[in-house]
Amino acid sequence: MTTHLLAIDQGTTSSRAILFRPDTSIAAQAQQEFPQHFPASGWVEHEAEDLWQTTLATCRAVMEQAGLTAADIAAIGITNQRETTVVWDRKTGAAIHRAIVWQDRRTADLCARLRGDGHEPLVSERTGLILDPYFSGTKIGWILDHVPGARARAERGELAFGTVDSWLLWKLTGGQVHATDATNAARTLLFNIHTGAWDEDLLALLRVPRSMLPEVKDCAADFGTTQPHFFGGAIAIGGIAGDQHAATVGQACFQPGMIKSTYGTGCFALLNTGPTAVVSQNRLLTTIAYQLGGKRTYALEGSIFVAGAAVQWLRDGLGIIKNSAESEALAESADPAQQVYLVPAFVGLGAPHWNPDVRGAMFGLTRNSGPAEFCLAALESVCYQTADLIAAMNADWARSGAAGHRTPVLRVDGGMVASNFAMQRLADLLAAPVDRPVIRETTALGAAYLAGYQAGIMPAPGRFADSWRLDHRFDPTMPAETRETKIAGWRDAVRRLTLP
Ligand SMILES: Nc1ncnc2c1ncn2[C@@H]1O[C@H](COP(=O)(O)OP(=O)(O)O)[C@@H](O)[C@H]1O
Ligand SMILES: O=P(O)(O)OC[C@H](O)CO
Repeated sequence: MTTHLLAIDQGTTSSRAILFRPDTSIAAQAQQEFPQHFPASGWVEHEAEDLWQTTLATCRAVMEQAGLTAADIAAIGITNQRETTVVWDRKTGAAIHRAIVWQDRRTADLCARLRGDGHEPLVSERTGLILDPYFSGTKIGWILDHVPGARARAERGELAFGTVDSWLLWKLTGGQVHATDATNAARTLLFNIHTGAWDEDLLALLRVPRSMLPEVKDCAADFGTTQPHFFGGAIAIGGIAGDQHAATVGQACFQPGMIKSTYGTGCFALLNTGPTAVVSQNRLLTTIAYQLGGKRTYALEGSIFVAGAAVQWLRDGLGIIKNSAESEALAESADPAQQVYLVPAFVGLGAPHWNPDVRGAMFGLTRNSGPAEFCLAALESVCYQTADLIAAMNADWARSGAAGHRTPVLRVDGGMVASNFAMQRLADLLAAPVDRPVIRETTALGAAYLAGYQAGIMPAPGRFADSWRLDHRFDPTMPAETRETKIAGWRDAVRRLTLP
């Protein structure tokens, strides 16, 4: 019975495979971490081969765990860390450089130069993005300029570019399919989100040869089939979406005005704005939430580079917790009278500041500040950053005139929402309800849904939305005065850090 759906969720720190039953319950899941490479300050790389091998291994593991064969799987959906850039040789299928990860800041100077030359308005108007090293476009140029002979090879059509979805698709199909979906394309700085096509002016500006680029499709589409030898038979690939977009789908945020926020390594909040591409006055991004049946639905996005990564820093950098879960009890034991702030600008600041050069700092330390206060400050930093994004979104929404009801509720997912303490503090600092769904693997669920929709075994979005189930609502309980004092302290810390 070809009824199961296999979701591949290739994230920043690990690759996951999840097998969903037709009722969207989870039949099996597997996860593998892979090494992070930090060759210089602000540089972050992955071995592209690691991304592929961990993906392949986890897919095989879940099929074995569930005792399923290729014939039992209706379709595969791929979702992925976005913007991360892979350039490979079309003939050998080998990457010509390590993947340059979304967090990598090496092209900050180039972005500043392009901004200085007055190119940002054009880039923003066409792509909805800003000139920041976060996005793929300048990373492609860096690889072409730093790998000997790469530019000439690219111009001869010998090299291919892809975000991680395209790279995995190329590998899964044995080099038969070079494609991506509209959401991933929308993160490259090369894609016109209003026309849904690669933009010749931007290709020229960033010196990227057209021949390197994948074909862009809907999120639910025919992306080919896997090579039979990988899983003992061919499996159709029917869905692709960047992880934040898949989470928007998995959270069933299909109505304009609905918002989700995903807490993984970073944090990404997306506000559905329907068919209108709302232009932010507050330095948020405009992006494609999803594209189905050739119809684009847009979103405003707030991107924070460090969320769960702050918890990892407590564990790996400071060594004050042994695992992420310990952060809850430690933060709870912090002295509430201390006002310690961490601005976790480890790789600069994302929205709404977009400052790639600034680095992290702590404020308000006293002789009594210890591990508990550091831990609380790390968890709260994620909440404060979200509060900044939501404030910006509300302001943009109010002046956009977009149709729909702007619900105050925030739907959350991602590894960090396991922390009840962090989620309660988030509700308190937002002064709004925070809803955690039963299925926390929302990103993978979104990818599985897209593949299932393409395969004809999942209902239309409206009916899928009816199956969303609440696990827990965190209601705000913090007195308004406390909240306002704390938020004012945070804003002051950010202001002091980012002073010219
Ligand atoms: N109980 C917890 N409390 C706080 N943070 C947590 C907890 N469990 C996991 N995390 C954080 O969640 C992140 C992992 O989330 P995940 O969604 O798997 O990330 P990614 O997709 O970016 O690899 C890690 O940074 C981890 O520190
Ligand atoms: O791997 P995540 O979950 O931190 O997500 C990464 C984002 O897609 C980067 O834009």
